[in-house]
Parts: sequence; C-alpha cells; structure tokens
Amino acid sequence: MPVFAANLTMMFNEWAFLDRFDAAADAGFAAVEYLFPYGATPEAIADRLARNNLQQALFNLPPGDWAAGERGIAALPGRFDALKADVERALDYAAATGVRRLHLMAGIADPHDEDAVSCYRRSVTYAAGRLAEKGIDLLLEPINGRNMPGYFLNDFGAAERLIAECGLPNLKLQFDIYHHQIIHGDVTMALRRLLSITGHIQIASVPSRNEPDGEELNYAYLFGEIDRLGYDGFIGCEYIPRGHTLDGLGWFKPFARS
Ligand SMILES: O=C(O)C(=O)[C@H](O)CO
Ligand SMILES: [Mg+2]
Repeated sequence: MPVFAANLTMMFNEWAFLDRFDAAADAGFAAVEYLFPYGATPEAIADRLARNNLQQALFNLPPGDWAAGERGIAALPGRFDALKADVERALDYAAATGVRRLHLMAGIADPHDEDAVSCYRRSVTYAAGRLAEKGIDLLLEPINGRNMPGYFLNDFGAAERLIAECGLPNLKLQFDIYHHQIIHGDVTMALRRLLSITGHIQIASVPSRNEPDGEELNYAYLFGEIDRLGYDGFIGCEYIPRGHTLDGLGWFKPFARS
C-alpha cells in the first residue's frame, strides 16, 4: 500500500505551520507534503521532520507572487532568471528535508501561445536537468480550470505528450485524482495508462475537495486499483477537511502508523 502524506497546507490548519508536523505524526501519518515551505527556515522544517520521524513527500518550487495571483512562472516569458533562482532556493530546502520530488507550477498563461509553450518547455528542461544532478524528480501537474482559471497546464494529455517528448527520466506526472476527475473523468483507465510516468498521486473528494470518503469518487476502489497496479510512491492528501482535521480521519484509520 502506498504511503499517505498529510498535506500541511490544506490539513491541520488548527495548528501553526510548524506544529502541523507534530499533529500529523500524532494522527498516524508517516509523511507530509505542502505547497510551499518558504515561510519557515530549512533547518526548522528539518527539525520537525526528524523529531516526528516523518518523510518529506513533496513540495512546490516557488510560484512567483502568489498573493498577486501568480500560480507559477515556468510558462511566463521574461522570468527565466527568476526561475533559475527559484530552483536553487527549492534545492536548499530539498537538501534539508530529503525530499525526492518537486512540483513545478506553470503559471497563468495561454497553452496555445507559442511564446508561453516554448518558455514552459525551456523552464521544464532546465529545472529537470538541475534536479537530476541531485537525484530529484520534477513533477508536472495538470490543474482544472474551475479551481485555477487560466492555468497553463490544464490537460493530462498535454502533460503526457510533453513528458514523452522531453524523454527525461526524472520528469514525471503529478496525478491529482481530484483534477483528473474534474477535467476528464475516467480515473481508473487513466491510472492504468499513466501510472508508469507518475511520480506522485494526490486525492480529494469531488466536487467539494474534502476527505476521500464520499461524493462522486469511490476511493476504496481506487486505492485497491493503485495497489493492484503496483504503485509504491506517496499519496498526498490534498483536501480541505469538512470540519476539524482530526474528526475527518476515519477513512485513514486502516493506514495510520501505529
Ligand atoms: O492545486 C493543486 O492541486 C496542487 O497540487 C498545486 O501544487 C497547488 O495549487
Ligand atoms: Mg494537487
């Protein structure tokens, strides 16, 4: 069975960020992920991981000016120098946390714009090459347009084609089941087709993005399918708890670390 990673950006918001590591470990998680570690020092995060015996499953490279609406800069012309600096900053945190996969956000851009397409490919190629030097995978995640209007990478087929064209062994798909269901549906057949290029999976209910224990997806079936397909990576719990985080962990009890 894969290892579930608590997403500390979405879950455990009842605690301050660094205390969420302790709360997730106490709740039985063996791994964590979050969007961005950059509000804390690498040392502080490394300390929380060590004292809670947690694995760092994933985090994102810096996304540009998030508060101003940026959702990554990889597809934004004129930002390549900033992207290179962001890669180095993320690698500092990767060295401290031992993470082996990083997600590169593309940005708000037209996927049919030639400049954006060539800029994105240049950014992906550069970042994957730099991460490969450290034995780290670079992940690309298609995101649905309801949650992130105008996001450049909004289709799993486009991600699949780019990964194939680049042919880089450490360039992989971040398969967020929540996004795939909204964009394409047909999750099981997509998992069977794409698992060989998948570096990370994330889960949430659809349409509310809550705990994976209700609404239109049957996660008990999907967890079994992921197991049958032999996936042994992490599954990121990137969901918004309906109420208190701890009250919504009934689904997790069979998988919790004792
Ligand atoms: O939006 C998602 O599903 C993600 O995983 C991104 O990393 C953050 O927006
Ligand atoms: Mg996701």
